[in-house]
Amino acid sequence: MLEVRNLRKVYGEEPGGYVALEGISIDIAAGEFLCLLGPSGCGKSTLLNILAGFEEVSAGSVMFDGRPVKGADRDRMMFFQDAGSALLPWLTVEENVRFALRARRVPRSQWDDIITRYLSMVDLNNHRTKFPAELSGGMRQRLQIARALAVEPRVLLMDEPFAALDAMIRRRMHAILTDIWQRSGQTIVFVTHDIAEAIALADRIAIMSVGPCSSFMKIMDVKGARPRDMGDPASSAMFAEIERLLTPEIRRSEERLG
Ligand SMILES: Nc1ncnc2c1ncn2[C@@H]1O[C@H](COP(=O)(O)OP(=O)(O)OP(=O)(O)O)[C@@H](O)[C@H]1O
Repeated sequence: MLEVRNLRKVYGEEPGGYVALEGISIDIAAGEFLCLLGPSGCGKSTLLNILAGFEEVSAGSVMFDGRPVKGADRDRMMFFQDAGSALLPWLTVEENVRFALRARRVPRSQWDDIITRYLSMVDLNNHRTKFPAELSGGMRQRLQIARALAVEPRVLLMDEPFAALDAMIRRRMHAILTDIWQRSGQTIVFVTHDIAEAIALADRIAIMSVGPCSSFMKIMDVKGARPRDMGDPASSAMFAEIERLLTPEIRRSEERLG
């Protein structure tokens, strides 16, 4: 569905600009859950923004359904990191979802069903008439997820969406996201620097090296039924392998920062 070929991204003018990404190639299948994993500054957000169509490539190509990506479109939706910021504070829970459905031109006759279905999935059906300010941080995050998925974009792009949450709420969000993803068949590209989070969620993990000229060091299949337990041997072996790959990269990135 998404084909990335030999992508290069330079910030600033060449020569002399900063080469953020170099030689990135990957095919992302419809319905796949792909995690982009790497240390801070390796270019994960840059790659995600390119997939969204927010950033242009300097060389190489990104194709969506066989056509070059030229700017953002409604089939690929970015889910922003900052919980709550994208919710409209003057609208209730259900009105926030309705607003998104209207903006995406989902037929009005489907709104009630969709709103009930997605709010139920995130346990917010009993809070439909509350305003965002009356919800906890975790509830707001769940509302954001329900709203993003309710419009059923074919590809959902998520940039460290749960980084600010505490461990227990984050696990709950993982379960909710996995459940909705399995039911909807949507494609998800999810950025994280947390190895355990990538193993818990992904079908495949693309591990990125530190920049400049960041690229994929390895693309790994994650096996095992969900929910995955970090305590089981396959997951812990994978964790150790990824850590072995990333430790020298993190050191390099720290050296670069001085
Ligand atoms: N607009 C820009 N102009 C110049 N350099 C940029 C720009 N945006 C990002 N960069 C640089 O490109 C590199 C990759 O940045 P990016 O934000 O994609 O990394 P990241 O892996 O998402 O980092 P983090 O995990 O810290 O968010 C960094 O070195 C960053 O400083």
